[in-house]
This record gives sequence, C-alpha cells and structure tokens, in this order.
Amino acid sequence: MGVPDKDPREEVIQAWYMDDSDEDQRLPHHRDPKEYVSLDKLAELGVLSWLLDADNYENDEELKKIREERGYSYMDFCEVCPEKLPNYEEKIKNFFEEHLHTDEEIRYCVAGSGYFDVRDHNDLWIRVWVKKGGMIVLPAGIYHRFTLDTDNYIKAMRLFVGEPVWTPYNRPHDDLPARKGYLENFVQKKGGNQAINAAA
Ligand SMILES: CSCCC(=O)/C(O)=C/O
Ligand SMILES: [Fe+2]
Repeated sequence: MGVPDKDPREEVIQAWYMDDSDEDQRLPHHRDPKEYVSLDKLAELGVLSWLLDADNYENDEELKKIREERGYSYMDFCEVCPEKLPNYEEKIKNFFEEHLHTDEEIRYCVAGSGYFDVRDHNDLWIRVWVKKGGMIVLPAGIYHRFTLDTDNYIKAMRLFVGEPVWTPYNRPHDDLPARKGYLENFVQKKGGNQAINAAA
C-alpha cells in the first residue's frame, strides 16, 4: 500500500483549527500541536473548494464550467489593500465581524492570500487559508469572517447568482431562513453540536 496522493487543492487551500489567543488576527493562529482539517471535512460543512489556473482566469474552461453549472452569472473583483479598497480600515473591521449571508459567498483568489474563518459543527473556528488559484464557496447561512494574512494583500474574484447581495448579518441572526436552512442541511443531518441545534 502506497502513501495516498496529496489533494492538489491543498497547494492553495489549507485549513486548521484555531487557537484561542487574542494576538493579531493576521497571524496563522495554529493550535499547539497543529490540527489540520481536510478539504473533505470542509465539504461536510458545505464549504466547497477548487484549484484553478489563476494566470488564465479570463479563458479558463474549468471556471467557465463551474460558473455555468452553478449559475454564477455575476462576476467582479475585490482588491483588499489601502490603496484600492475605499474605507479600507472600516471594511477590514467589518469583514472580521462574525456574520452570515443569505446567499453563497464565492471567492476566487487570483492574487495574494487571505483567511476565511468558518464555524464547524461544534461552533469552533476553522481557519481556511486561500492563496492564488484557490476558489471557495461558503454556503448561505454559515457563520464566518475574513481577514488578510501578514502579507496584507488579496485580489479576489467575487461570483454570484444574479444581482449580488453583499449584506452581512452579524451574529446572532439565527432566525433567518438561510441560517435555519444551513443547520438543516449541514449540521443537524450530520448529528452535529447539540448547542447549535438547540439554539436554532
Ligand atoms: C476577499 S473578499 C472580501 C471579504 C468579503 O467579501 C466577505 O464577505 C467576507 O466575509
Ligand atoms: Fe462574508
């Protein structure tokens, strides 16, 4: 029996459980010892991921296929750095407030890198590090947040089904249908955390 092949997506997307420290949000915040999370486990939470050719996003057949299959008709770019993002400091603060959206959050990192933190079935933070070529979908209703890493730069393609709605609903927003739907589809079915189930 050989060693199983490494998932090629892990070149650009890695995930791990976070520590509890209040240090700079842009640091990795690994636990000691490190506790990595597989991309399959992320998929159980509804978080989907792809490795794409970020140098060829304009003519990429794989991206085209994903967009067609999933109905991602809208596309724009969001560059997070003081020079390019209006109200940079306020946006950085807001991105890191724990929130959910009533639709999927789809981000394709075409340059730089950043951390998308998501809550697991037990309400623990998993840090998802997305680098150039990594694309992720966060399902509607999942609590999450975003921060730059210490390189301080990301350029992300934002995709959406139809006209985009970027509204963040800061936690708690457990009565929203999107939250209830998320729990039904990805938490209760998997026999997840009792506290989350009871609160819903
Ligand atoms: C890298 S895109 C900026 C982060 C963002 O749009 C968002 O909604 C985070 O939750
Ligand atoms: Fe978000």
